[in-house]
Amino acid sequence: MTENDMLIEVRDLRKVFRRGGRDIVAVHGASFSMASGRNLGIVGESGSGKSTIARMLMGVEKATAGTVSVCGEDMTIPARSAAARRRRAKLTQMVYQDPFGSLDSRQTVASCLREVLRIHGVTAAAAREARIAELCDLVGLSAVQRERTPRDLSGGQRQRVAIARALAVQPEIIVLDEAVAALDISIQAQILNLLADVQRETGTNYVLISHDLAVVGHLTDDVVVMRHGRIVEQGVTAEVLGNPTDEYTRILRDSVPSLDWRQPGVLEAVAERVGPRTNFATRNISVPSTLERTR
Ligand SMILES: Nc1ncnc2c1ncn2[C@@H]1O[C@H](COP(=O)(O)OP(=O)(O)OP(=O)(O)O)[C@@H](O)[C@H]1O
Repeated sequence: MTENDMLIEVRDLRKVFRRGGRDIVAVHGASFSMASGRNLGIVGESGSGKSTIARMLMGVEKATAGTVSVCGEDMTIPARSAAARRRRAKLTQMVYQDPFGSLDSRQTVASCLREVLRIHGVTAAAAREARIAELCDLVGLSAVQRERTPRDLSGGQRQRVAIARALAVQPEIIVLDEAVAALDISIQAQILNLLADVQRETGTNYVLISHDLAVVGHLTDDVVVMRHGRIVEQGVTAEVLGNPTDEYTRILRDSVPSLDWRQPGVLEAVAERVGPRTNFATRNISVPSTLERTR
C-alpha cells in the first residue's frame, strides 16, 4: 500500500486547550492512517480526545502540533476562501449525535438539501430536484417526509436527513461522531444497515467515533483505541477487539455485559444485513451498553 492509497494520514498530532489558566492536553501525539476502502473506528471513554481528533480531521479545530492530511490536503492550514472551504467540504462531512444541533429546525428536508446542492454547484433546478429525490430514496425518506421540518421527524428520520445532507456534497469521507448513540437499539440497527447500504451504493468511507464497541465492530475494518488523549492500541478491528493486547482495551471490552441478556435477534439482524466484520457471538466480545438499556 502506497501513501497515495491513504485517505487519512495523521502524524504526531497534538492538541492543547487552555482553560482557566491551565493547559488541557486533549490529544498527545497521535499517529494513525486510514486506507482507501477501509472504515476506521475511533473508540475510547468520554473525554479521551475522540471528538477533538474528529474536529482536527475536518479542519475546524487547529492542531497545536503535528500533521493531518486528508486526501493529500493539509488540514492544519485554514481554508481561507469560499472555494477552499467548498473543496474541503468534498473531503469530509460530519454527522453528529444530535442532528437537531446541525439541522435548521425551520427548514424542510427538501429545502435543506436544495441549499447544499446549490452551494455545491448543482445549479439547474431540475437536476437539483432529481438529486433530492435520489438522496431521499437512498436514505429511506418518503416524499411526505421530504416536506417536513426536523421537529416533525423522529430521531432516526432526522439522522437519515443528516446522512442525506452529508451525501449531497459527495464527500470522500463521512465522519460519524456518536451518530447512533442517542437512538433506540432497533433504530440504531436501521441506521447501521443504512450506512452499510449507502457505502455499497456510493463508495463513501466512514470514520466512526464511538464509545460503543459493537457498533465499531460491525462497521469498521480498523480501529484506534484512545485513552486520556493517547492511542493505546490500534490495528484491524476484529483482531484488536477479539484479542486486545492493551489492558485498557480489554477493560473497555469486558466492561460491557455478557451476551445473555441481549434482545433476542437484534444483533443478529444487524449482523445479517450489515455483514459482521467482527463476529461478536463467536468471539464473545462485548455488546453495546446501548443494547442493555432496552432490557
Ligand atoms: N474547546 C475546549 N476547550 C477546553 N477543553 C476542551 C475543549 N474541547 C475538548 N476539551 C477537553 O479535551 C478533552 C477531550 O475531549 P473530547 O471531547 O475530544 O473527548 P471525547 O473522547 O470526544 O469525549 P466524549 O465521548 O465525551 O465526547 C476533555 O478533557 C475535554 O474536556
